[in-house]
Amino acid sequence: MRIEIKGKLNPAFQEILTPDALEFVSALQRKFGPVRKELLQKRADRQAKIDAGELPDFLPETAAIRSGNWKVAKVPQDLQDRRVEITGPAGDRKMVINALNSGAKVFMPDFEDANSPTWENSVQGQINLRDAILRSIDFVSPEGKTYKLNDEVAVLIARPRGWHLEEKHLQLDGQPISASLFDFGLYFFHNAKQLLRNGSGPYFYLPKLESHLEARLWNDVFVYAQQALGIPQGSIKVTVLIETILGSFEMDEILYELREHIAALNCGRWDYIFSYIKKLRNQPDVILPDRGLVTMTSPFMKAYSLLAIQTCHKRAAHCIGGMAAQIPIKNNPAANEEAMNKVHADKLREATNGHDGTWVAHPGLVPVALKVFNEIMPEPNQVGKQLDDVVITAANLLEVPTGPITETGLRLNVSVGIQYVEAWLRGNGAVPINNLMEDAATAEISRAQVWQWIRHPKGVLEDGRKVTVELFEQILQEELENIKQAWGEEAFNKGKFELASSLFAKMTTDSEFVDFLTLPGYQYL
Ligand SMILES: CC(=O)SCCNC(=O)CCNC(=O)[C@H](O)C(C)(C)COP(=O)(O)OP(=O)(O)OC[C@H]1O[C@@H](n2cnc3c(N)ncnc32)[C@H](O)[C@@H]1OP(=O)(O)O
Ligand SMILES: O=CC(=O)O
Ligand SMILES: [Mg+2]
Repeated sequence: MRIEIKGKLNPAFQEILTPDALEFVSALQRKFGPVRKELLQKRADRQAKIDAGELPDFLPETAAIRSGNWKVAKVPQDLQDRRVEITGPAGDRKMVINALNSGAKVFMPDFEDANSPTWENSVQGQINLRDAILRSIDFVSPEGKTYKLNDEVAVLIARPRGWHLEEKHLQLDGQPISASLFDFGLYFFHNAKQLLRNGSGPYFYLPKLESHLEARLWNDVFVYAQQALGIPQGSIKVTVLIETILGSFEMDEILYELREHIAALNCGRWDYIFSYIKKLRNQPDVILPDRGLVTMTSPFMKAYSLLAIQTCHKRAAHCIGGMAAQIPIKNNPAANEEAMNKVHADKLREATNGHDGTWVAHPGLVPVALKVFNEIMPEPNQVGKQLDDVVITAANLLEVPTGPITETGLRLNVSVGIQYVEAWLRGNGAVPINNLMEDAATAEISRAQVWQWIRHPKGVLEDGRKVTVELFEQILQEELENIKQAWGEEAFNKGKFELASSLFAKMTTDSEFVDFLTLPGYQYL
């Protein structure tokens, strides 16, 4: 077997891509790459069945697991209190330090939604995390400001990329390796022992799972990895994002597959909305209103989060809430107060419903979320709160949200989608647009909505106009012009707007729905 590095390799990168680390990652790929491919094929098969009218439902073959009396293994001490978790791209060294110092209990350095998976970001992310774990990380800004770690820092839970992605810069026998195995493998290889010495452990967030079989694959990877490095079984602890509509029908099963290695589920609301649109895109009765109208209080979202809390607590696992998209607004106190009120309301709903913690996108939001959880949750968590009276059915999970589709909503989707893809192509996977945090998951909603509105007979604006390719193309040109005005001609021309808009247009006008925008996008990174 031949391992080849196709990306840049400077001395700092060589410290991560050592022969031993590469051998470990290659062993993971050799052993688990073929199963990953089979599971991706199963995703496609499942889509074909849904398109043929077989709607998602709880699985009959796993009924015994759902009704069984079992619990997950004990959650380690440093994951008992997770009331506020901050996230951010792993490759941004300053942000990694700021997040660890933010006062949040947990920091999730992200190789997924918030990360544009350039080779530089992927390897720099590993360097940043290794240095953070060794407590040697520092940074000096171009203005000369120095950053280093406080005495007390957040617990790290790293998020590798999802099963759908590949890392083309590392090839085994001429084939790109799984990006999940690349991110997990390098982080685990370099840091697992040091994390245990630090009194913590190798902790991971697992994104975009669509079935318990995908959880089983992760579990097999963990058992092998721990054995290979001589680390006690069960040291790895994961939090699985329930962020696909299919995943929400298999929460018990996912917890069960990973029961020796799981601490929590998390409600990844943005990918969840995207997945709902994607998986049900060809159903005649499923059409969503403007993106801004689909919220955690929409019945299907409320149902899913309550089911997640109920399921987790029944199994002695934690259930973490999700990300409000608002971020602090500088230079406009009134707008800022409104944004903070929205975050407060979102966190209050989560804490009251029984979540054991929540996510924030910005250090400025840590005190807002902390205040709510400190008030509602005096104990480290509320795992003891059993939601016995909650009954959630398949129909509740699938209930179609109602509301209008407007020209403003269409324009916003086009404008935000292009601006996000443009930033992503420049290597920036998390961006503030219109004072909201945008990342790959939020941008997916925008492009999936436009695709569906064009194709679906009910994709009609509230003024009666059908959303068509022609209308989309007209709006695309107008929104590009608006962006150019806002950015100024020089900055606009320096950016990647031509490529971003052609990618966005292709994804929304092609008859085939592209599974993830990052797949066609990756060829340009
Ligand atoms: C759907 C999902 O998956 S959600 C999870 C994935 N998404 C994310 O993780 C997004 C996280 N958030 C971010 O990346 C950022 O907050 C952004 C891009 C939205 C905005 O970032 P900026 O434009 O830099 O914000 P802003 O200028 O207000 O930053 C002020 C300070 O806060 C820091 N900061 C902002 N966000 C973060 C963060 N998430 N973590 C750590 N530090 C942060 C900045 O580094 C900056 O520090 P400085 O004062 O030392 O220079
Ligand atoms: O990963 C989180 C989400 O909301 O998507
Ligand atoms: Mg997500």
